[in-house]
Amino acid sequence: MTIRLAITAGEPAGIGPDLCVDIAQRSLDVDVVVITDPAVLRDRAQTLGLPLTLHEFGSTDARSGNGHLTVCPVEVNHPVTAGELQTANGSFVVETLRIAAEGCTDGRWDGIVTAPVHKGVINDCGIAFSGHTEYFRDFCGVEEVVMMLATEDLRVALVTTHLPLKDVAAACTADRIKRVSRILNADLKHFFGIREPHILVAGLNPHAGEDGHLGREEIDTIIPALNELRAEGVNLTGPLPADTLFTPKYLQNADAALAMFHDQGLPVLKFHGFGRAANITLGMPIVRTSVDHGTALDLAGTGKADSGSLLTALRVGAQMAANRRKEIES
Ligand SMILES: NC(=O)c1ccc[n+]([C@@H]2O[C@H](COP(=O)([O-])OP(=O)(O)OC[C@H]3O[C@@H](n4cnc5c(N)ncnc54)[C@H](O)[C@@H]3O)[C@@H](O)[C@H]2O)c1
Ligand SMILES: N[C@H](C(=O)O)[C@H](O)COP(=O)(O)O
Repeated sequence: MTIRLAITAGEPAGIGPDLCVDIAQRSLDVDVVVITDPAVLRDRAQTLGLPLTLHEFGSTDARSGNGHLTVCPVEVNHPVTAGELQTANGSFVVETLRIAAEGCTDGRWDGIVTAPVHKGVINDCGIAFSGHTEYFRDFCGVEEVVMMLATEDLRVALVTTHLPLKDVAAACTADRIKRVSRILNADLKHFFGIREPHILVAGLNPHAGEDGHLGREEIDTIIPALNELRAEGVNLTGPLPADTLFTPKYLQNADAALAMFHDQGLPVLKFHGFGRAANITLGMPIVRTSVDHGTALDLAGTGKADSGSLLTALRVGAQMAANRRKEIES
């Protein structure tokens, strides 16, 4: 089964183009199409001193790997210098995401792997944007998706994603906790072949609220939601105090941890496996994975960017796309 994945090269001044040039030097197990401006890739390859032959997507000699890259061309709005953001290119970046999603729905490719974007510059150019996760959720017209970051041996999913901390408690509603848990449970089965996933759920407050003395969200919202989910057959443990949830005693018998907010779960995951994790969006009709890091403007064009996470995202994306294809064909 040949799987084709589209890679969006992300913010052109960041390390996304460097990573695309780096993976083009390798022998790849999947068919890859990079969506970006070919001139950006050519310039970055030259800066890095790496060989690169580009082919337009759809041309007869199109291929990727061993010094070649297939490109779906989109022109930048402003010339690019590595490490220097240009507000005018914010809309270019979003256009590459739109093309990637469209190509998934019309069958040009089987999934999307995203290199990092700069959320600030996209907003500065006048487009409200809080992340790929929310962008693809809205593109697909689904109410809820789940952000999960995963290494070989740790998966961390989030109830809320890119929200100011002051808004988190109100966003952790029983409905959202139930929707997210159901998606996580279902997609751990579908995409990762786990027959009965065991999910550890963190509390929101220190020590999971200390019986209501350090916050009532566990008693009023989280525990009732988890009880309803258990009655549906979802195998959950929690709410556990987040500070000790990520210890071997709990993790050894679990398939995923569900954190209530971004910086409750992701620092643990990134401490454990930064550079070898994939960011996966669950709950969508299209397959999308991503890197575990940002634009690293300080490293663009230096040759110091590590492509480990992009390679992980490609491997996981290919596995998910293959499972999705089998499911559709059966
Ligand atoms: N997938 C994504 O699109 C994504 C993910 C995270 C952050 N971001 C965005 O990226 C921008 C910058 O974010 P940040 O500074 O918080 O995080 P960052 O990941 O860009 O940088 C954090 C640190 O990690 C280093 N680093 C990052 N990637 C690396 C790699 N591949 N190899 C070696 N070192 C690497 C950087 O040099 C820096 O020291 C923000 O706009 C943020 O929203 C995007
Ligand atoms: N939350 C992600 C991380 O910390 O790695 C990152 O911001 C990217 O999120 P999106 O995939 O939604 O852009």
